[in-house]
Amino acid sequence: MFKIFRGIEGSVIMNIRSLGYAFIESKDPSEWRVFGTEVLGMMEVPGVGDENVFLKIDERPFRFAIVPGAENRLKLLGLELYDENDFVKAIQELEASGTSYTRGSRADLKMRGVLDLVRFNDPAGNTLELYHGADLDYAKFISPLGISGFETGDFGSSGFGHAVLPAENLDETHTFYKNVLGFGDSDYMHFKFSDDPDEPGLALKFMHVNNPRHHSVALFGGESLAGCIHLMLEVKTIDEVGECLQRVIEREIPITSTLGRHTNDNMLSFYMMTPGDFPLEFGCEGLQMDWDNYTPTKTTLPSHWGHKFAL
Ligand SMILES: Cc1ccc(O)c(O)c1CC[C@@H]1C(=O)CC[C@]2(C)C(=O)CC[C@@H]12
Ligand SMILES: [Fe+2]
Repeated sequence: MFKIFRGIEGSVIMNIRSLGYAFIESKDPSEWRVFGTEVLGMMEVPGVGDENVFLKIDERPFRFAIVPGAENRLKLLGLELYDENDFVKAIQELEASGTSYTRGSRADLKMRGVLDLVRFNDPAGNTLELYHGADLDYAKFISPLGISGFETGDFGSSGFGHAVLPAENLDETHTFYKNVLGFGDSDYMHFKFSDDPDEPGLALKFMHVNNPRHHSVALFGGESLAGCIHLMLEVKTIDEVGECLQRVIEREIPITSTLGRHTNDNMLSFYMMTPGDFPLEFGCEGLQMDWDNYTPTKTTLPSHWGHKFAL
């Protein structure tokens, strides 16, 4: 499975391999310690700095980093590049597109365990990092709740899951992900709730990178106060989804969508509110795609069954 996406005029553009990590800002990171380990079954690892909470779900040192701050919100997403050559090319692409970026500091690199990174905002204002050379510490993932494992591909190659980000300027932001970041289209959804031609409806652009996951990032044409429509984690069995749902019910954590099965990626999932004040989708059985034999689709139905959203 190796493919380089081609952007406008056939130019070879960025080779993003996966959605590697999320940084979450929290008024009280210890809320995430309890939520991450006791509800989701993630494993806490010693972080850099006393107040940070680092959570692990596979052989990567961490996937979620919760750092103290004035707000509860998604702070940034880390996108993994293949190697240093691709990192250098990626910076050239950012410069060619007129995107201003900052280099990761020594402390940034140390905290994340990566060789190098740059940070920038997408046209909707979502903060992203492009990095390469992630540490693989081989420390075994041992779930405190006995979860058999999260679905992240061999050596974590397909990333922690997916993120749906807000983009009020949906078309501009989508063009940036495609033509600058080199994402490929997976699927498009647009729901209207009336016949009024002025009604904007809900639009979603699902996009993939260089791994079999149906989408690593989707853009939602609306706003989010917490900077995130949702993050998604995938486990290996339906029982582990059901058992998590049971823990959520017992703790009276708000369920933002009931259990259901999505059409486009076949994910069986439910959504719960997190201490980040954005929802998290917890699911299984997501499709593994063969992008060489795929044509982007426009799906007219979000779910085969279930997924009653409490928005
Ligand atoms: C439709 C869909 C397919 C695959 C996914 O992984 C997935 O998260 C979704 C749902 C996305 C979307 C959402 O997160 C916010 C609330 C939305 C806009 C709806 O009200 C329907 C689709 C939902
Ligand atoms: Fe999702």
